[in-house]
Amino acid sequence: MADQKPPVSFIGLGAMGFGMATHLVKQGYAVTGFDVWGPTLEKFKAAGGLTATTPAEAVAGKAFCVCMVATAQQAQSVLLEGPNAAITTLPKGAALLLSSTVPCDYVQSLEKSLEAAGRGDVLLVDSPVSGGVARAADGTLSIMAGMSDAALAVARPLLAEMADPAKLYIVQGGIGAGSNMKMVHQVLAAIQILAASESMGFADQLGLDLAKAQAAVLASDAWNWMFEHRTPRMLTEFKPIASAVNIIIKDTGIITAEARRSAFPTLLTSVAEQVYYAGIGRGFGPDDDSSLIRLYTEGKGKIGPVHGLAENDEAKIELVLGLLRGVTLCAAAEALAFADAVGLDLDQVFDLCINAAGGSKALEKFGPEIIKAFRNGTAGQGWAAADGGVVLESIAGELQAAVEEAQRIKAPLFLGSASLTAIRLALQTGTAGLAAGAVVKSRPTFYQPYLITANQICTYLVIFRVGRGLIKNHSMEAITKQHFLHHGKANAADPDEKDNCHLCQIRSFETHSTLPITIINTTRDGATLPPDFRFIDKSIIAPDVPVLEDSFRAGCSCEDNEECMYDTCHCLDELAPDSDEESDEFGEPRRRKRFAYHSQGVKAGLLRSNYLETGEQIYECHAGCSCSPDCPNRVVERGRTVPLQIFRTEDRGWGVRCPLPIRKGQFVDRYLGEIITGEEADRRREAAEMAAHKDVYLFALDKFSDKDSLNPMLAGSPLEVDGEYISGPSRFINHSCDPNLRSFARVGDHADKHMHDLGLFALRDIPQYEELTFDYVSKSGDLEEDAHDPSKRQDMTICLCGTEKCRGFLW
Ligand SMILES: C[S@@+](CC[C@H](N)C(=O)[O-])C[C@H]1O[C@@H](n2cnc3c(N)ncnc32)[C@H](O)[C@@H]1O
Repeated sequence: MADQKPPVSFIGLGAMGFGMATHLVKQGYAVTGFDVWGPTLEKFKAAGGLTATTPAEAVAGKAFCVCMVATAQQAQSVLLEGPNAAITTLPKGAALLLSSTVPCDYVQSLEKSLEAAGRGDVLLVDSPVSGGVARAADGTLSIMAGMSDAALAVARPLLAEMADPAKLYIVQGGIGAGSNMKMVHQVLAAIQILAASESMGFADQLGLDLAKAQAAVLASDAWNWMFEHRTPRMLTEFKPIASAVNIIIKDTGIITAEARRSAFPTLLTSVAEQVYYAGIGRGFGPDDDSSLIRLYTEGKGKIGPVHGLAENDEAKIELVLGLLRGVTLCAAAEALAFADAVGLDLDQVFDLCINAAGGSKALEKFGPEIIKAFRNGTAGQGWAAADGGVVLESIAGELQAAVEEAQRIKAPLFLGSASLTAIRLALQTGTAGLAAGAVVKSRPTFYQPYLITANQICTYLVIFRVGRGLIKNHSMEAITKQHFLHHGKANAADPDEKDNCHLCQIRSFETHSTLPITIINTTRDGATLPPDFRFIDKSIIAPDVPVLEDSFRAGCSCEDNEECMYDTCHCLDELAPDSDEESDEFGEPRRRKRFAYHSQGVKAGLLRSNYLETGEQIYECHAGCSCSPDCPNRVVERGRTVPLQIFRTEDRGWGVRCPLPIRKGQFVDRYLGEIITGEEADRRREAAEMAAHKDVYLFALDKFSDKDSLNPMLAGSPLEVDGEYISGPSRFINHSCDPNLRSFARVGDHADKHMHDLGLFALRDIPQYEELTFDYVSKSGDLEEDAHDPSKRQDMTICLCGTEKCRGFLW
């Protein structure tokens, strides 16, 4: 048996590594182990393993190496550093399975280091594990592995040997994706390990019998895996030590560092991390993490008599359950939102977490609706609870009761208070009946309170400086001050002034609480937005533009969103089918049509690459269709997807950027304005001092214009959108010869083709705060010719986009 299995080297024989390595020995592998701790090597020898005194000695001649050290620094040291590093003797083409929990960017950098060291032949596998010591020892771990196809072909049998067959997750995305998956799982672990201590500490402070409180939680919908596995050790003086505080604090550090790198808010994990630090400060680092209950009980009895309101055990247990329900719901939302932000497949994340140590009833119950909201692009908007579904307000109410009782008895609820804040943020719009899963809505709006606070601080500073005569000009700051001081009061401000206030205009938009538009000028030029400019959130149709009769209008009659992917959907009439004929459930023939957006997976809602490349028009389902508003073929219809900031550039007037990262293919915003006839547009061009200047704001809706069309609306001169004086934030987007956005014609009702939308989509991933740009010049040939003619050149406007591809001139 042994000679049929390849020899394996195993570096790192800590609690988990020892279990995994001895399991392989039991399965008949010749395993050579290395660890810096001598007694462990002796133990491994006694368990049938072979031992080596250096990593280089361990891996020599073995086609497989599993590395299970504790940290990225240790991995770097044993694999790459010094004369005894594994890399010096690892055979050509060997599979290297890094199973330690490390940051995604470390394992990606390891791949590069191997390349740079001339060891690109090594088949690296990014394969962190989860499941605890017992499952490591019996080969039933959850393993999340990202790697190349070549590495998968070689490493799969060994991975399968160590994993439960249903829990070996091959994560799409290559090296780094496995670590990201583990990181997201650890969001749940980090929060729920502490929540076990917090809830039992609260129970203790309430005077409950801990075994009774534990049993009530285990039988309830507040159940979570960590609670079930941590609380028994709270009743046996934190013994045996199964997982030390020092371990979870390492993983928590990886999560919060990656969150900072991705500019993602991890409210609960960050709070948990601080509590863990408080724990290690008291010397609890090497202790079992269940021992953190001591942080919650140490104050008991030290602050004189306290009086809670809960009168009996039943009422007290309800408070404990309310606390855990709120925290586990927020943990599920935080983990899934982070998974979405790092581009993981949410279905796979769900499947993994629900079956691993991150599992909870809250994730099981609310995870699917949160995932659906991300897929539809509605996660930031909130949604109503289904009939009989759990309403977020009720979870908030129970959690608030727990937080208030804890305040009365002076007991700390770190996670409970943070969760209540997250839920209150999500409920801020005041929408009644918001579904429990809609707590995820608080993720995008985390920025909002900070923005408001920052604005207020600025305002107070301005008031102070104006009061002292330090600000004299009519700057953006002074306008902000005017707005904050006078426009909030009923009847206080001159109605015209209020009507013309840009801040009042943008604050009146429905999306203001979730996707705010902000205006900022940090240059010294004191400029404000043009006073004659007005913000709108829908285009305005000029009175002389003929409006189509209702009898021409049509939408699809698809019974469900699934049907909108087939040629039976009228909205897709003008697209070619891309599959052979198939039959629906009634035997009716139909063919699949690929509409403009990805409909599922990590790219759901993003525009497909072929559209980004060709600029082809987009046909969407719309308000006149029978499919539901969350049909995946309604993206532009749902409106702007990101907050935007209009900022003053140093050299090109105002520009636009986004405080959040934008993904390739993501819809950003429409170009809005007054929709006017072609004749009116020409009249405005003539009246302008410089036609080319006016042209910048005029966009012809000519994507479907055709002089031979039978539709007079398409045969005549096209309508145009004028955004100079009335528009949305996209009117301030500057030109670049190497842009990050592109404009697309988007049609809803086919009867409206002459009045199509102009939707701006991201051509590539755009980091937060990078200026947004699109190419103003659709055909640059004439421009290049003119630039060679000195007489024309002198009247041309120089382009300041500053990119390597700059053509030199705007027009
Ligand atoms: C649609 S507006 C964009 C917003 C504008 N920056 C503002 O402050 O209102 C177009 C005008 O911005 C300026 N602009 C935009 N992109 C530019 C570029 N790449 N180089 C120079 N000027 C640019 C030009 O003055 C142009 O007429």
